[in-house]
Amino acid sequence: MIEITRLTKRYGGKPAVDDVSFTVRPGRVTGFLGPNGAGKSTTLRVLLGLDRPDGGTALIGGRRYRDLRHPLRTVGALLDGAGPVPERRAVDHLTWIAQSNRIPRRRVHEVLELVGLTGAARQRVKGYSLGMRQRLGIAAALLGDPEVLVLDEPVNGLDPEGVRRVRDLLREYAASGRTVLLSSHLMAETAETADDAIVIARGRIVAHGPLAGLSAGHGSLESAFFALTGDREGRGGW
Ligand SMILES: Nc1ncnc2c1ncn2[C@@H]1O[C@H](COP(=O)(O)OP(=O)(O)OP(=O)(O)O)[C@@H](O)[C@H]1O
Repeated sequence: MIEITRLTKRYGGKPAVDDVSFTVRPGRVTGFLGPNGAGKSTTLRVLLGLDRPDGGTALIGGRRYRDLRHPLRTVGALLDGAGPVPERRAVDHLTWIAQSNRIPRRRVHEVLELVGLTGAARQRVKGYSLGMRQRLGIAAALLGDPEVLVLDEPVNGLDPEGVRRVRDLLREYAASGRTVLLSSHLMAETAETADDAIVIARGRIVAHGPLAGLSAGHGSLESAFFALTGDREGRGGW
């Protein structure tokens, strides 16, 4: 369970996230949707203890990230920009994370298999394609077999087979009673994966609920999102 309560984060006096509250329930995939610059990454960074809020709280299983006893075994995360050392082999990268978090070595091979990288495990990361790097990031997030998964744009750079694979994985993960939150600015793609959606625009939550219900009265999911975000021309990069 993720609980965000009255969260505010300002940069240079300007609110990036403004009095945001929502909960993310276990057993479901929840999409965190909004145009570029809406405040998704800022919210996730605060949730993962990478940024301090100016107000409010962001809790994982009732605790702030920094108060978690076994962070990697509680929450697995994929965030933009947090990549492995390019010279390192994928298997060594994961083994290093596993060892520093008391995760058994066999789990490294399990997660490589889960994301379809077993055959490329001994390659250096610098030779990986964007999609392979993305899958390696997801493998790292899965290492601790965490109760909560937080993924920023997880299908970015993946080909259709990769998208399907990640989608199946996330759905299975949620079906086993875990909490899955994934951010995206691609609504159609998220609609294929998510049960619930939280829509953010200009730092404020504009809708929250089962995805199916959000398009009611709008004709299509696409027009619902443009209406909700006030971005009918798609300027925000939808
Ligand atoms: N470190 C920072 N310093 C200054 N402004 C920032 C910083 N991080 C984010 N912002 C600003 O906060 C706002 C929200 O940005 P954020 O990255 O959270 O949006 P986002 O919804 O994740 O967008 P995207 O889909 O493009 O990743 C934007 O106006 C952005 O310019």
